[in-house]
Amino acid sequence: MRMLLIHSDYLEYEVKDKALKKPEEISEEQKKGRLEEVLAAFISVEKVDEQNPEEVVEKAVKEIEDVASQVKTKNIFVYPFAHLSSELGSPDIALKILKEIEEKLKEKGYNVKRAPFGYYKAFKLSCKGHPLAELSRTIIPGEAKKE
Ligand SMILES: NCC(=O)N[C@H]1[C@@H](O)[C@H](n2cnc3c(N)ncnc32)O[C@@H]1CO
Repeated sequence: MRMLLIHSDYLEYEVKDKALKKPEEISEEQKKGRLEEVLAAFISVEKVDEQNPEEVVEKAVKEIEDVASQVKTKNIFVYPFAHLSSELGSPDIALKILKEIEEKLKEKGYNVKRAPFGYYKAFKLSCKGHPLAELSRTIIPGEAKKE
């Protein structure tokens, strides 16, 4: 999994077109979204993650919690982003993993939004620009076979 973490004044998106034949079903309300004072987590789920999705979810949640506490925000935007890797995992498993990350963060008391999966989206972001405002993480399941 590749994650780009951006601490922002806000992140807002608007769904434009389908990017998959069968994107996630969404309500009218989910076609737009915005969070203020947010840690945006742009996530590419990779093929290797399919070897142990549970572990990847756990490690991703830990990394997000760690940065969120450093930048002092409880607002998290989980954003599916298929542009951080050339070895993307399957959409079905990717969506499952992203939903799990969202759920686990909510259980831990974070205010979480997740951008819809399988769409092209317009988005606006206002990076805060402090030293911890732009971070990236690579997460690999522990048992992953090194090819
Ligand atoms: N910017 C727009 C966009 O990325 N759209 C992506 C994601 O929403 C989602 N998607 C598909 N596969 C993946 C994956 N492995 N990891 C994350 N998202 C995925 O499906 C769209 C087309 O790839």
